[in-house]
Amino acid sequence: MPDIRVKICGITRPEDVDACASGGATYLGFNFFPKSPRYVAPDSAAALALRAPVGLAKVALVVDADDATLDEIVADVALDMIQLHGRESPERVAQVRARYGLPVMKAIGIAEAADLAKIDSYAPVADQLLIDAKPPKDAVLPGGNGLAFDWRLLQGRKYWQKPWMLAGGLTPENAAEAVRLTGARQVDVASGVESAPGVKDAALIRRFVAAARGEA
Ligand SMILES: O=C(O)c1ccccc1N[C@@H]1O[C@H](COP(=O)(O)O)[C@@H](O)[C@H]1O
Repeated sequence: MPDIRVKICGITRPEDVDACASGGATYLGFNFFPKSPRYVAPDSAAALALRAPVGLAKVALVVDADDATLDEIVADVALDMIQLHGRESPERVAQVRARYGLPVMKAIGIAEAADLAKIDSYAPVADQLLIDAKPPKDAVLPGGNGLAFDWRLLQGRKYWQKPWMLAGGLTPENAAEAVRLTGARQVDVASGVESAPGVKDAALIRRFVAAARGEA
């Protein structure tokens, strides 16, 4: 099994940072979407980011954020990447990338084969692609719903112009199967490593990383 990179998204406490570091995660996600149970204010995220050891990349997740919101986040928090998880257009992805000089990962919701075309429209402008389940129509959150899509949709389409991560409903129980079926080299999880919404669990983080890497 190749080395699989793992992103743990929705870090809110110092002990979560430590659990990600000791558990072998590659990326930490800070969620700046106010409606999320995983929301952190920029000043709290700034302190959490400073706690992360070198080599653990810090990602800011935002949803249709305007420049003023992003300006504050980027000024406060030492970041390695911005994750756009809303309805941002390819033009907005390019703007954010140019304005902040940081790599941008664009989330794309997948429910059926027709949705895969969106990946091709964002690949030229994003640095990374996050292939997630499309949220239900009435969902409050555009991600973080613990919902998986049919991973077989990615079979035979493992390669895009840019590196990509698999997300959506991943857990310690299904991570190995998801990696096997899709060929993903990177995975992202939020709710699947929590004991309650917004509360990360160190043992679940450890189990998730090991399962994704085929070590469980
Ligand atoms: O986690 C959230 O609360 C969230 C809110 C708004 C947009 C995206 C969000 N999370 C992202 O969605 C994926 C999948 O989440 P889950 O594992 O299915 O719970 C997560 O990895 C985040 O990148």
